[in-house]
Amino acid sequence: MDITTKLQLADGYQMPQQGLGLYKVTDQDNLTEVIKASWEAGYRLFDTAQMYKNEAEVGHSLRELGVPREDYFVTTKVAEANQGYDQTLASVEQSLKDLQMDYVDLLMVHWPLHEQFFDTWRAFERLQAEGLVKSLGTSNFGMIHLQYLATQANEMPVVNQIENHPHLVQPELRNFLQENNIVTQAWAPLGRGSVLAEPTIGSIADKYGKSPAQVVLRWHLAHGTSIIPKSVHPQRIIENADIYDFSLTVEEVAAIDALNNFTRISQEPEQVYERGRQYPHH
Ligand SMILES: NC(=O)C1=CN([C@@H]2O[C@H](COP(=O)(O)OP(=O)(O)OC[C@H]3O[C@@H](n4cnc5c(N)ncnc54)[C@H](OP(=O)(O)O)[C@@H]3O)[C@@H](O)[C@H]2O)C=CC1
Ligand SMILES: O=C(O)C(=O)[C@@H](O)[C@H](O)C(=O)CO
Repeated sequence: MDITTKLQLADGYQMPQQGLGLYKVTDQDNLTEVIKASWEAGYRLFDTAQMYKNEAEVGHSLRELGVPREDYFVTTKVAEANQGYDQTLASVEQSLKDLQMDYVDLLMVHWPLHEQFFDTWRAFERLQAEGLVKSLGTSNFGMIHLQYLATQANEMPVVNQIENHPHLVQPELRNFLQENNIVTQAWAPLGRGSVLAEPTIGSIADKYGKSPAQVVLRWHLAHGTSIIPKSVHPQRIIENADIYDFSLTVEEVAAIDALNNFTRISQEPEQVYERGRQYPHH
């Protein structure tokens, strides 16, 4: 296993297990340099979203690499405000224009917005049939949202990107995803830095001569999770990729699991779902 390791998706495509998160990364952070550093460190998956407002810069930076399109994997996500059938089609057309790409590898519904995700999903299935999107995914969907989606979807998501770190371990949801052939992808895999001072993580890091961030990323890999840590610092980008020369014991994995305190960095998906009731129907 190394940074080129790919996970098999239920639709037949493969996805690099590790990628680079791009939330809040813009040209002001030297995006082109960030992407170049990550490419050199072996990253092949790049995670953006309509909401990040950096798709044009991300597309430009990827083209600057001068490598064939099929050598990298791009994820984008349909924003809350763009959900609904026509809005999704129009917004993805705009994303592709901004990215200057013929297709995205993975398209996600960013948040589970009540009722509207059905229409959004119908648009996803059409975009896939038209070849504009290879794989379909969800983000921030809980079990209940996926079960509800299944009542109307022809195809289920192959990836669900969820908040997941040692303070929000979500074992039930992860198990449910695994049982349903949906890859768990962790957003904020480092808890946005909030978990790095945990003494348990620090002592494991000392044992292996690794950093706390490396130990946390390795913990995700032990669970088979896909990871997209974000950094704008080349040194950290390299550090976060240098996690394939050690592994944690079962006891160490369990000790990190035990740090779960149900702390969320962002919104509770169920609240977003409920908020969807207030949107006018499209
Ligand atoms: N689907 C969704 O709803 C969401 C998706 N995401 C996606 O997930 C990605 C990752 O999540 P994100 O919220 O960015 O949080 P992460 O858990 O990836 O943490 C990023 C933070 O940790 C710092 N950091 C990175 N590497 C190290 C290191 N080795 N040592 C110490 N600090 C480090 C970064 O600082 P610095 O950059 O200064 O190095 C930054 O402040 C996002 O970029 C985005 O692509 C995120 C949120 C929600
Ligand atoms: O980064 C994302 O994809 C998000 O959805 C974020 O906006 C997330 O909701 C967040 O962390 C806000 O602080």
